[in-house]
Amino acid sequence: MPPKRKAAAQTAAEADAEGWDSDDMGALSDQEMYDDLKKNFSIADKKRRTIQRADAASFIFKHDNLDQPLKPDAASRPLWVNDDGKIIMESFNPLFEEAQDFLINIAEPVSRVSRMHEYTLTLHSLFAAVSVGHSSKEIIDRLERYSKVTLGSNVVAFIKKATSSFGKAKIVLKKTLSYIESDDPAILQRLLRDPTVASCRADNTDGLIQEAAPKIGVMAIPGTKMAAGATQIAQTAAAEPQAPVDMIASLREEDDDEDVAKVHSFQIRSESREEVIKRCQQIGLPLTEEYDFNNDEVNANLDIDLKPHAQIRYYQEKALSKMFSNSRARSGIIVLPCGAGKTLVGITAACGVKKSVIVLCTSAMSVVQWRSEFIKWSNINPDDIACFTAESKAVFKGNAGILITTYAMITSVRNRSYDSEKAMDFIRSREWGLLIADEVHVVPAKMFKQVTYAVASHAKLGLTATLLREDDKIGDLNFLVGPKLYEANWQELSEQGHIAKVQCAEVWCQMTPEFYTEWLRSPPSSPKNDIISSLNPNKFQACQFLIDYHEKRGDKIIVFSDNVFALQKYALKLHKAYIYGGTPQNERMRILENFQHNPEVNTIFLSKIGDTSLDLPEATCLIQVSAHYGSRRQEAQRLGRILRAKRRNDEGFNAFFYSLVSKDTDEMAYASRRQAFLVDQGYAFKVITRLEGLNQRTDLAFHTPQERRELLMEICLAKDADVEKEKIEGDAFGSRFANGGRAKKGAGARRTAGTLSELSGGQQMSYIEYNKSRNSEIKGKGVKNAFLRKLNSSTANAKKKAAGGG
Ligand SMILES: Nc1ncnc2c1ncn2[C@@H]1O[C@H](COP(=O)(O)OP(=O)(O)OP(=O)(O)O)[C@@H](O)[C@H]1O
Repeated sequence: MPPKRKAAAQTAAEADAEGWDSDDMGALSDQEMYDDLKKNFSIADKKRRTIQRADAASFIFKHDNLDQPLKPDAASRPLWVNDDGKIIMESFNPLFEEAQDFLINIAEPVSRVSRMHEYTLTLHSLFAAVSVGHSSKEIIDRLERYSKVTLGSNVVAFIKKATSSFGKAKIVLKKTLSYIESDDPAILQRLLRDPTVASCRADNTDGLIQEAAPKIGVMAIPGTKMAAGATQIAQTAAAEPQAPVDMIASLREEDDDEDVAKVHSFQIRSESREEVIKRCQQIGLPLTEEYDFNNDEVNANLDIDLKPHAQIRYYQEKALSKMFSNSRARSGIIVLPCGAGKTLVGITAACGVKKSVIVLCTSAMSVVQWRSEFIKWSNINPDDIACFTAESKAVFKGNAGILITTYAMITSVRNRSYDSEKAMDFIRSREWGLLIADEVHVVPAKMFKQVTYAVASHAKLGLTATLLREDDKIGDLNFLVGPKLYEANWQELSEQGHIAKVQCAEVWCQMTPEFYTEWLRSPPSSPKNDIISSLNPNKFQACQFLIDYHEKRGDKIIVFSDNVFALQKYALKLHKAYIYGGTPQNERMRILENFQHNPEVNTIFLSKIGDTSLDLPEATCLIQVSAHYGSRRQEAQRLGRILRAKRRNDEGFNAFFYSLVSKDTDEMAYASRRQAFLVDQGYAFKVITRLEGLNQRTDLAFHTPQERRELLMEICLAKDADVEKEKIEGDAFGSRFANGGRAKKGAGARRTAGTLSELSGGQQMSYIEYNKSRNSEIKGKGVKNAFLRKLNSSTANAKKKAAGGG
């Protein structure tokens, strides 16, 4: 391996070491729990190593039960459970839908590709299972029913052990007071023997409070117009014929499990909630958090219901049913892909609780959107909604209302204005029925902690598209917000037309000899490295070619480049508008509006500012020329930009996601890491090694060796500081994440060979004939588009002014 290549591999390995993998979540406590099962595992491990490879596939599943015979009717059962808690499920089995609905409640989805799905049982997933009402017996019985082999003793022991400790005690607020509640008094006695928990007890009595347990009936998603649960469920099922689950039956099943007659509780001091929750986690008895909103007579009711036209979709219903299943609101996280309607889920939850709600967003623009969505979907009086942002410090006037703000507004430590301080006092001084945390995965845990200190909320609902983070803090969400309540299957939603179908491709671009020589020469740590591979003229041409091709198809295209130097080079050369951290707000808005409405502006270039800080209009094609190392989160976030494409209901409509990768550079390794999450969601990346027709084009940029040398010269002469990756001022969410996420071992992207025509569905590529590119028109006639002219002239004026002023 040449030294440079070796260094590239090393950099990747370092990124691995620094990166974070979702599997690390709660590794420590998993470790503790597994301790006494370890002996058995090591025996199973040895056994596995000695197992002869009976066929090509079984060794992949590392199946510990190979010595267990298949059940006689194994073919009709959908899954295979390993003794280490791994579950492999056939998606083509007739029982698939039923088994999937069950598995999503008890296990973590690891990979859901087209024919086989992989799940794993973890402490967190079993915790979530118990918290939504599954008993240990039910989990074991149903797994046994679906499994092709008899469940191994280790996995049964793990389930029993995990479920015996989890979800046995709850933290509930009744009439604004905090109680630890359980149907088993022995659990409470055990907790009270712990000095920390005992010291947080609010009363000095020895005994426990005892009362009748709440009745668990057929669930109603409270707040919907069709309020009676069964009606609502039946109507939703009718409206969504593709809904695979018989909700009523499954809820009745939950009913059958109910054998609780009494609940016991003791009161804790409200200010010690956080401490008690933490301590209970540490001693292996984590508390679930529930809000008995129906019996909250202290906090004023909010007049809010869904409008009659609001028909929540079956997966939104399923997610919400996990939150509301025994007339209480359970805190937790709902994971839905971008564009699947998280906002409506949040609004429906607010309609359910019918108390004051605080919504936390990542940007002021989202605040405005949430407000208009509340008005669109619910009958809330607009005066009952207040927005707390840098521009508006409003609070609502009534006793109950909705306050929408940003994480930054709540956690800001800078000197607040008088109005801002007043609004914060308002927030701090009252109880909130529900806290909705939008994009909860991007909020640093420390920031979220500050939020929970400032906002006293009875229930918390986290909404996110991915539970991925490139730091080690995702596990904290379990404790700060609650367990994951529901995670949708991306492919299923795209098959059903709820989100767009996306064709993903990785385009391999050979480095030109002069660029590759320079790349090999420059030290791996140099920022020029990235620039050389991003501005590889072959990549540049591929980008230009794809833009031309997709603009002709009528697509709206976003090109992402994390590197601002490269971004500017691409955009200026191709006469396209671009936005990066330094673009003034009004210019950003103008560009985005033109992209949305102006038929002549079909492509824009964005730096990583587009990942979280911009509300991007819909695009149908995304091209990535430079990205943030191996960040799976960024990749998922960017793909999300095209999932909401409006045209998704057009027959045969596809959105496109291209990653342009310079061959034989570290971009290759990073690309495969980045894709790991999406591949696990069932997306297949086609590799395109040659774009048909590109070589015949003579009008593409950097066509001559002279032009290429000049570009390289410019890069070499640039100062290191000018080519460094963008640091976005005030980017509370992006800046923490160092060298990208680490892909699971062996979880590299699945790549298949493909052609552009295959991706687009076009048999003949009309663009082969197309040799008068729009860029050359622009080049020949100057800036044609009115918007770009305006943009250029305002930039020029600003420059003139600055020069004059200086
Ligand atoms: N049940 C529904 N019925 C009709 N339209 C819906 C429904 N749910 C969501 N939508 C629509 O789907 C679109 C996407 O919804 P929304 O913006 O809430 O998605 P999201 O999951 O928050 O996406 P992102 O993560 O990109 O913000 C919106 O136009 C919304 O109005």
